[in-house]
Amino acid sequence: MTMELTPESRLAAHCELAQQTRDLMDAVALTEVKEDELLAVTAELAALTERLRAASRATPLPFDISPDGNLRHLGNAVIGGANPMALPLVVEMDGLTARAEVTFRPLHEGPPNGVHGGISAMVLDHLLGQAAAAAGFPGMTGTLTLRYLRPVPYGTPLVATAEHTRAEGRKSWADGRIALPDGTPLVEASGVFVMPTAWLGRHPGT
Ligand SMILES: CCCCCCCCCCCC(=O)SCCNC(=O)CCNC(=O)[C@H](O)C(C)(C)COP(=O)(O)OP(=O)(O)OC[C@H]1O[C@@H](n2cnc3c(N)ncnc32)[C@H](O)[C@@H]1OP(=O)(O)O
Repeated sequence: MTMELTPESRLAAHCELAQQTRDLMDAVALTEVKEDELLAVTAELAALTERLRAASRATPLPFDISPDGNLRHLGNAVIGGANPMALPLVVEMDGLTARAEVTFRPLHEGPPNGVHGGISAMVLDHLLGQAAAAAGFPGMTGTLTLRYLRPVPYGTPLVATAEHTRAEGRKSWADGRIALPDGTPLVEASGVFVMPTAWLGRHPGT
């Protein structure tokens, strides 16, 4: 049997590699195998790393348009399927609102048995930014304010939401939160997004 080789099938293979790498990272964070096994696995991984470095890019995969016509960013640290650091978050847009279901993993531990506050901030930064962009005000995060209300658990399905609230010139504002499925908020965020001067003229209304 001949495998069909297309740019999309290669990207799919890259995403599978990233997912396998996530599984590996989870296993590394939790392993209890003996030292000789740790050393053996480390040596195998070093060899695999060299195989991947045989042909390398300077930067992760950029924005592109997927076959279904949507903008995607496979190299992104939060949503990028080809980036092993990404959860990856799958964001649903509904008008000016962004929503994503998220289950953090032990790998994301900050305080004992809880998610690191910086990981929560990263997710909310992205979600607020995506809500602002959906409203027609894409920008760089200028200020992000977090209120950590309750510890964020891992291994539990949670819901992250954000909405664009207003805009003024190059600045736009968005609010968001990570909550339990029953709506109990765990972390709340407010952000100011500023469209850099260099982006002016590239977006409608600028
Ligand atoms: C798949 C699809 C996904 C698509 C959606 C993707 C979503 C991605 C979301 C993740 C986004 C990120 O992580 S971005 C990465 C983290 N952020 C950064 O690296 C930003 C680094 N900082 C910068 O590049 C710059 O400082 C900027 C762009 C923020 C501002 O520079 P500037 O453009 O020269 O700003 P400047 O002229 O001085 O000011 C313009 C106006 O903004 C205000 N302003 C300036 N800086 C700030 C600030 N930090 N916080 C608040 N407000 C500020 C000023 O008071 C002024 O208001 P007034 O006088 O007009 O009233």
